[in-house]
Amino acid sequence: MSTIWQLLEEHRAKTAEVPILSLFQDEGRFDDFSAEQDELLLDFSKTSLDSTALDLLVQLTESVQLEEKIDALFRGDPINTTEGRAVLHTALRAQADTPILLDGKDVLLGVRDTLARMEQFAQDIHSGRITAADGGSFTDVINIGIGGSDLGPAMATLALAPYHTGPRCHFVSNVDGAHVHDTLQNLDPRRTLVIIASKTFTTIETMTNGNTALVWLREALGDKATEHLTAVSTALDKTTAFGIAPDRVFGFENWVGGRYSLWGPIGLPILLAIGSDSFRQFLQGAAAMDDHFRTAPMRVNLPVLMGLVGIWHNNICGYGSRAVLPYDQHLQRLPAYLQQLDMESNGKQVAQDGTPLPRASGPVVWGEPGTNGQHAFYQLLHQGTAVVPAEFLIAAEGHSPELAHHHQLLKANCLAQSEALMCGRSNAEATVVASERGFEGDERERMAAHLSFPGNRPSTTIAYPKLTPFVLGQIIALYEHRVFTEGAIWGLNSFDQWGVELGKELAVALLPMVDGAPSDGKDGSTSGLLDKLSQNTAKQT
Ligand SMILES: O=P(O)(O)OC[C@H]1O[C@](O)(CO)[C@@H](O)[C@@H]1O
Repeated sequence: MSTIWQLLEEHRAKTAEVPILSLFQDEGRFDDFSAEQDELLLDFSKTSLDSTALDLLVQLTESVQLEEKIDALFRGDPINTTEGRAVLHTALRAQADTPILLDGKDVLLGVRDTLARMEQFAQDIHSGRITAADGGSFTDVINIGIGGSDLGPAMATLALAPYHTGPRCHFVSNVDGAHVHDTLQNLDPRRTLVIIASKTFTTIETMTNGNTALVWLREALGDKATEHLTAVSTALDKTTAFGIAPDRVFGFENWVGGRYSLWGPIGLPILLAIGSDSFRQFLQGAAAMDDHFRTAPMRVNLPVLMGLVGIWHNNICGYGSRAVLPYDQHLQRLPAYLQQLDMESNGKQVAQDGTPLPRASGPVVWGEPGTNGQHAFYQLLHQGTAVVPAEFLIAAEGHSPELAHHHQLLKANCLAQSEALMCGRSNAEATVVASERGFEGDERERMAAHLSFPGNRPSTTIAYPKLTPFVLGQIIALYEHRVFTEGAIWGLNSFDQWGVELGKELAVALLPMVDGAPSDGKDGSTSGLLDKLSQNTAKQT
């Protein structure tokens, strides 16, 4: 164990009982334990971090050479060592013309060329220059993809609803036929453009849904069905084999990981929904965060600070999950998006060199927008036996001036929750509340136990003026680099995902058994369930 980890643990042991609230006796705490970058403020003053802990955590970044690792990321070194790839999603949003060389070639040339093609395509759809097979306009777009080819575009398209100027976008991901069925049944194939989005163009869910959509288009359009198809992929041979015209295919390179891919062609639905100007602002927001991550000192670097708070909570305090709580209905898919970004990246058990990790890696990430979550799981956040660090997001202003009173309520609720988590309610205060509610004697004591809140529960808050495309770009890049920071400190590879392979292989092997082949060699539970499910199918037919 390195000395810094030991020092952090010793410091935690000494300070674990110190109430977070008492740290505010230092009047400068909010300023010292918050940081800003352009439109974003990160407040981490409502955590148990003090300056000793923060200094040690910053030393930790030095001991793992975080700065050098950040440089290697942006330089395009092959840091995804199990797949032998560079990790250059940042090139998709780079604003400067400084070449980014990979194998001697500037990747920016291809990136800019593809972006220009995507923009032209979106403009042509908006203006009606590209029409549906019958000469009418496309009013709806279905994006068929899963994982990184769905969550990012779906989350961002929804987040930027106030900026939509283009066709309505729908997203189909699940192989459950209900998803594609329920989506198609409300749409007119003559007015619908289908994007098949798959980095590999082999993912079984996407190819199954893609084929179903093609049949649906063919029934209405016959041979002209493929005129309603577009593909986004790195596998151009496979998109051609699917029958999609090359000028309707937007390619990207394998140095863009699936869960980091919404900045390029996988972001086509976002671009179609919001148009070029807003999409460029989205990229600019992310690029501004990139510059900040590369250049800001660790002590004021937002993604680094968020990563360090995560390390403190996970490894030093032993909190094994974190809740993402956007007080922003437009960010309702952010928790699901972050589950993939964070857990597929850092849910690993071995270091880059294959040796077991000496300490916990990625925590469980979950969440829901506020205020909905308040009426569901916040009970556990406030009074449960597990401590879950909460991550709030809140805008100063909403998008509907006529509903400003809603937004004031939203802000009050967001701040009330972080305050309640930190301050709690002591037994003495709870006893007063119990008296006010008419309880006396032993009953008052019993009720006070139920009405008291332990408090001292940590939270961070990301505040921004308004959820614009630029701000959304900043927020997503902030989380991406936070994941990078944590992964770099744990020494793992944040850019592969071998853990999803086994289930995929077994599903392929199980399919014939689901269709009735003998389940020889399967464990008792799996064959029992196969049996039961085939009996149930038989009853229904
Ligand atoms: O874009 P593709 O190749 O269809 O992959 C979809 C998703 O599947 C995964 O490979 C894991 O299942 C993700 O990493 C990826 O985002």
